[in-house]
Amino acid sequence: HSNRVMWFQDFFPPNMCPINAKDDTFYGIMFDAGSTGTRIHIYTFVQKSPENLLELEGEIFESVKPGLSAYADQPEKEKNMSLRLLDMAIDAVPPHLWKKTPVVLKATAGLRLLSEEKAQALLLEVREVFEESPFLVPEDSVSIMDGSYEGILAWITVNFLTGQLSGQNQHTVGTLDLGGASTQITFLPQFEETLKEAPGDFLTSFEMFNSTYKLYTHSYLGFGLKAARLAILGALNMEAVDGQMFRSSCLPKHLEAEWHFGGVKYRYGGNKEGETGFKPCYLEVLKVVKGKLHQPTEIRGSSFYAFSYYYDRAVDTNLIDYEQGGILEVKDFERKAKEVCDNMERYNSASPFLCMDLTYITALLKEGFGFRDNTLLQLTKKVNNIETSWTLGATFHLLQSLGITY
Ligand SMILES: O=c1[nH]cnc2c1ncn2[C@@H]1O[C@H](COP(=O)(O)OP(=O)(O)O)[C@@H](O)[C@H]1O
Ligand SMILES: [Ca+2]
Repeated sequence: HSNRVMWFQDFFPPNMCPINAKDDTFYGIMFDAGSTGTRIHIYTFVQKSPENLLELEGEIFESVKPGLSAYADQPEKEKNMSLRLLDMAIDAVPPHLWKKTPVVLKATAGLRLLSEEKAQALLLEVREVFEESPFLVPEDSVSIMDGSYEGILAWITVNFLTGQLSGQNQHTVGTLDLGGASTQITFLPQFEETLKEAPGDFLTSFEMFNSTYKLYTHSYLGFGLKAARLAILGALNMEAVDGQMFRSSCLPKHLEAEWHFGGVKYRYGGNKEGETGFKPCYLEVLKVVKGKLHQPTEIRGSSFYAFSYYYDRAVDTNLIDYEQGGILEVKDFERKAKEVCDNMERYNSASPFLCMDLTYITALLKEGFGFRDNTLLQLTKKVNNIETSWTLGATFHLLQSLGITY
């Protein structure tokens, strides 16, 4: 609790304390119901005049695990979780602004993978919590987000935070998001060829800050890191086959364990008798990746911002610093994958999936999207202390649609 207060004071020096907030200060509350966890982002903005881009003053962030989809069979148990997160917003937003502060939850791949009926039951629980809160609850405030929006909104966030959406010389940067259940690629095409060769539903026009952006974006459902583990094990979409053991050359030879994902329990283990290591693992992973994704030629030569599990696994293997992030080449992931997979006994204190995860990331980048070995990836968790998450772009979009900002 005290942490929260301290954090707040950094952002609001006494003369700008939110309690004395001027009229041009407002808040937006965005829930991200991801496949592995639910997070709340409470943003504070100032807009000084219609000509100026919205100024972001700060963000309060909290998360809980597991994700919403883990409550698929007992939706009523979900309530505690959204109530707990919403309490943060009650503390953070000054009471006189509660009624003007919108609260929205958008669910991503975890819920997209559930049956319609189970997903709707979960969303209904959250809607009830929102309706009972003192905040502004817009129509359709709790929903499953379309995959193309997930990519676009993350792209808006990153390019806003790096200052690429204001002024004349806009050099926008593409974004790569690797979630638990889905993965997104988004960029602003520079080549006519990209517009021609892209499948129709990979191009979306989007209006933001008085500009229209025609973006290339796609969300690949089932290609998030955790879904990919199941696919590699051959266990994806296999509802709790009792006691069945899924084996892989990407796992430590003598490993046998259980894993829960999306409310289902899986048993998995290493190739006790057969091969293990990078080579056989890469072949196994290729089966899941090769020929499954569209490869826009234009991206081969460009650099991308990458976050979520790209970031987490790079941190786990000391490729980058947790606080600083860093710039990597695609081949750095391959080098690490080889190192970990060919020495699994040396990494046995880390996650048993480390080899599989790094190999998947390598194959996804190279064989999936078609990046070159020397393609640069800018790994970032935060820009100017704000999380690089689609939630900021979604909040801009929300405020714009409610007429709260210009
Ligand atoms: O606010 C955030 N900032 C940065 N990374 C986040 C944030 N929220 C979640 N992540 C990252 O997202 C990944 C998990 O994906 P998620 O649970 O959102 O699955 P999904 O996107 O497939 O639904 C993890 O790498 C986690 O660290
Ligand atoms: Ca996500």
